[in-house]
Amino acid sequence: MRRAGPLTLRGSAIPETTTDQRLLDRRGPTDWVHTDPWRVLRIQSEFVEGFGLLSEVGHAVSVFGSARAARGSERYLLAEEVGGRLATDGYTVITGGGPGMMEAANKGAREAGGTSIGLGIELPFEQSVNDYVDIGVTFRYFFVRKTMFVKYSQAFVVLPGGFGTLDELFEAITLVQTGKVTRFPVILVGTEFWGGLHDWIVKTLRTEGMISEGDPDLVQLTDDPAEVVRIVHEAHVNHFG
Ligand SMILES: C/C(=C\CNc1ncnc2c1ncn2[C@@H]1O[C@H](COP(=O)(O)O)[C@@H](O)[C@H]1O)CO
Repeated sequence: MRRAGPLTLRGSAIPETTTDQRLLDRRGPTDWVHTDPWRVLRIQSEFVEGFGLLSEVGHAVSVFGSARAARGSERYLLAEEVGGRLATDGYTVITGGGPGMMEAANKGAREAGGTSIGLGIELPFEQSVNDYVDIGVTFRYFFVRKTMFVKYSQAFVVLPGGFGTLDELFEAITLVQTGKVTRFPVILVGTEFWGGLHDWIVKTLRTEGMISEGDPDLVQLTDDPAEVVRIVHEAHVNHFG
């Protein structure tokens, strides 16, 4: 008689090898590691790692912005101040873990004594999370990483940026617009940078009936890092009491 996990096998039903033996013997074709069912398992493991790492993080805010801002530039310093003020107010700061404004926001959070998180993404070129990330994870799949930003933040702060930042901004407001997520603040920092986009949203998207009357109000604009924290805080108090 052989027990194999929950199974009981007797007589000719008993295989010549054990389950462990079959697992440990390295043989057979390997092309299955490039198949979709295998990828599904890897995707699952990214969710498990992400949830495991982030589920005990306290109230957090995601900060997005250009990967290209130079250290010490005005925009880098703005991101650093935003990260610092959020951390001082008790919020964990989550960024994409990359260079530029992501690094600056992580730096601000770390130096203010807060928790600094970076959710990195595997890219075609070598890159690790920036040096100011205290808790970091690097994802293979963009959509898994995006779930983490949304699931674990109370607000999105969007600094000036390019396609990556725009993608994050529009994903957030689409989720709020379609009721796929409980409403949370989406704050655009930099009235000169974002003003043109906001005007286009109002004058073209709304006027042409592509969005609802109130949809432009899904985002708020400011230049002031203190105002960012005030907006986050106010939404937090309204939501959690
Ligand atoms: C382009 C360079 C590095 C890219 N490295 C990135 N690492 C992590 N996250 C990134 C990176 N690039 C984009 N992101 C995400 O998009 C936003 C910034 O993109 P943008 O196009 O620069 O606006 C950012 O919030 C990230 O989440 C070379 O230095």
